[in-house]
Amino acid sequence: MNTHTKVHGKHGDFAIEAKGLVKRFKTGRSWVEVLKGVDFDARHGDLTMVMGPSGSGKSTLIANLSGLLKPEEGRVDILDVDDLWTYGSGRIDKFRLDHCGFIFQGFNLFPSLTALQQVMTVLKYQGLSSADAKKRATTALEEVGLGHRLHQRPNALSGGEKQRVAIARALAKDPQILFADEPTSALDGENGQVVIRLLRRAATEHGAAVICVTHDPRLEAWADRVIHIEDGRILDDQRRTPDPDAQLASH
Ligand SMILES: Nc1ncnc2c1ncn2[C@@H]1O[C@H](COP(=O)(O)OP(=O)(O)OP(=O)(O)O)[C@@H](O)[C@H]1O
Repeated sequence: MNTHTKVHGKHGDFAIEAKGLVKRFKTGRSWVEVLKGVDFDARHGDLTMVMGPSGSGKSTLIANLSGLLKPEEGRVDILDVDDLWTYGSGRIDKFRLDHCGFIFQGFNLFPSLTALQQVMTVLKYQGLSSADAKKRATTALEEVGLGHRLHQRPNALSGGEKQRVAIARALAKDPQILFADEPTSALDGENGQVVIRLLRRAATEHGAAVICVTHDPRLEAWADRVIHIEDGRILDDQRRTPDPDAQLASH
């Protein structure tokens, strides 16, 4: 696929610019404020890491940014869309399908589909013919090193292989934004390293804005930027130089 040939949207290098996000949940009779006025942005080509303790609001932030969960206050400008949350749910779903990839801790694969079918399904939803979807899906699976596992179902795949299928599925449509929520937490060091390297590559080679939520400080080595969030507020936001050859596997 192309290297950095993406035409960025009207926000230039910024794939996402969000301002003043407030998210509250009702628990019993009271409201808990989980995001307390968060400003967030992410650039194309960057691997942006969002770190923070359990319950600090990381997943909620991703859900607010990606159109999965509506914030009570604030706005999200994303790619060419100004103020995503003024869109109806159908348009938001379509936007997500067309432009965003998702990778979660639990892989979220369909038990009855082979690796190839998992990836093809998304492409067919996007309107590709079966033949084109098959070609693209095969390439995506080959890119993550699963060319020899195309016809296996999830129960015949290891955890690391399952996560690579999920990554192939997310990358096959060449998304401009890739959201990953704890993508390595169910994996050992070696498989975690494969996954973080693939995310690094999605940013560097495909120009995607990769936003990766994690607990694991070892993943910082691959990041262009590390944002710390605690108790619904951003505490720290630092740019750094990634090391694509960093080692994760513990010996
Ligand atoms: N649907 C919900 N209803 C009520 N409270 C919720 C809901 N979703 C999340 N919360 C609460 O919001 C807070 C932040 O949750 P969130 O999942 O965003 O944190 P996180 O930083 O991603 O945590 P973890 O690292 O454990 O996944 C938590 O206290 C959680 O219990």
